[in-house]
Amino acid sequence: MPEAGKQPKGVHAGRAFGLLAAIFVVAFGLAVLLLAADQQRVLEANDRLQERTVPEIIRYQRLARNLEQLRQEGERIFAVSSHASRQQSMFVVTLIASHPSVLEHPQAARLAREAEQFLGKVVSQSAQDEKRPAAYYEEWQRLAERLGIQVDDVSIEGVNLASGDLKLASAAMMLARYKLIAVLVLVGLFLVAFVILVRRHLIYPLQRIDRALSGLSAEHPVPAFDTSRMLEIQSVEEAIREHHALLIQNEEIRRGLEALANKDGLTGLMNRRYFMQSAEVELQRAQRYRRPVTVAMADLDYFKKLNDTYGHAAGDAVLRVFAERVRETLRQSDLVCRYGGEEFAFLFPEITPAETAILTERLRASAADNEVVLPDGRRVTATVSIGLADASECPIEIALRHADEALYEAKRLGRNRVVIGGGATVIKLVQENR
Ligand SMILES: Nc1nc2c(ncn2[C@@H]2O[C@H](COP(=O)(O)OP(=O)(O)OP(=O)(O)O)[C@@H](O)[C@H]2O)c(=O)[nH]1
Repeated sequence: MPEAGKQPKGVHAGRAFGLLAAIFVVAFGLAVLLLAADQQRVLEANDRLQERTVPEIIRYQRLARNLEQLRQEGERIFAVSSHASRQQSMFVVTLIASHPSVLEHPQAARLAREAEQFLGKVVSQSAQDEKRPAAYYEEWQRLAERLGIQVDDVSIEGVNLASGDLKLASAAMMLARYKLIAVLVLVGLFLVAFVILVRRHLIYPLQRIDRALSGLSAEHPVPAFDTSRMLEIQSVEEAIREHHALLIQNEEIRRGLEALANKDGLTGLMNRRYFMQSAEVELQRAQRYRRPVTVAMADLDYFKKLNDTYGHAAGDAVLRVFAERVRETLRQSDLVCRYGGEEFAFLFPEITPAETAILTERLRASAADNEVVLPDGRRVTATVSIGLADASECPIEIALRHADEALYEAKRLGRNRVVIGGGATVIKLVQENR
């Protein structure tokens, strides 16, 4: 969660992508409406072509055909020589000139009437003299030529009518095509932009979060995020940071508790349980590689008396000071614990009992030669007896028992000394101090 009082900067992913989707829907809807309008224009042009233009074209074609037939019948009047044949053609000419398709076109109707009157005059002349029409042929040719031009005009008018509508429809279709391409390009661009935004502001941050979560531990540094602009993602990132801080806190607490659980509260040395675990591991390693290893048991001398004389707090102080001397004397690799009461256990890897005796002798001497200043200022000397045993060939419990036997022997011999034990039998006095 963002810090209290601190206004988070960013936008809600839901709102941002909702707005984008709304813009897309509106833009796409408008484009669809525009395309629908174009399609409507094409449909209208098509309807017009079917319902009005095509019948109109047929009418023009019929008119052109009638005019052409009128011209041919006129030609026939001059071509035939009998009056009866001319009358038959004249009958056809009259029919055509009064045909509705001719009458409804004023220009054609005028020309047809003119041709009818002219041909009527020619045919009536032929009733008196069948050779007479030849005199009118030249005039007829001019009229026939005008008829031919009229036929062409009427045909062209019909074609123009159709091509106008077709042009209109094809222009609308072309426009619709351009608009469709523009819409597709727009949709494509929008989708690309949408995918880029989703990847940048949702997918990548989520992948970073996923990586951070899978590697989240107190051992790793706090996960680094390029702060996302999306508030929801920011909240998750913040929660991960807090979780990481909590992990570190917990780890510190756990280590603290573990240390406490493994340590003796008074002296700060290992406790017996932890010593036994560690010594077991160390012993196995040494025995596997056939390396020397020695254990020792140490016990402060006349400790009951010290307690009885100076008090329990004085006894505690002596235990703490002895533990401090142990720490100063031993090597890093050596193990030591407060075994119980005023008794301490040791494990010395990589050295034989004889070598260990030199090391522990230093400890014994340090205890014997240095007084302990008690909390009330009085001074006491607390000596220590130490028993050693080889641990390179037996379990830790047996080795400690041998060391304890050597310790017992050191006590028996007068205390304040180091004794190397050799199982149940061999006992070697290292140094006689009294
Ligand atoms: N002050 C103090 N005394 C303790 C502690 N633990 C054990 N003791 C005392 O240590 C004394 C051990 O006495 P004993 O086992 O008789 O041994 P000792 O008096 O040292 O005699 P030797 O070992 O034979 O030299 C007892 O009086 C215990 O009460 C402790 O944590 N603090």
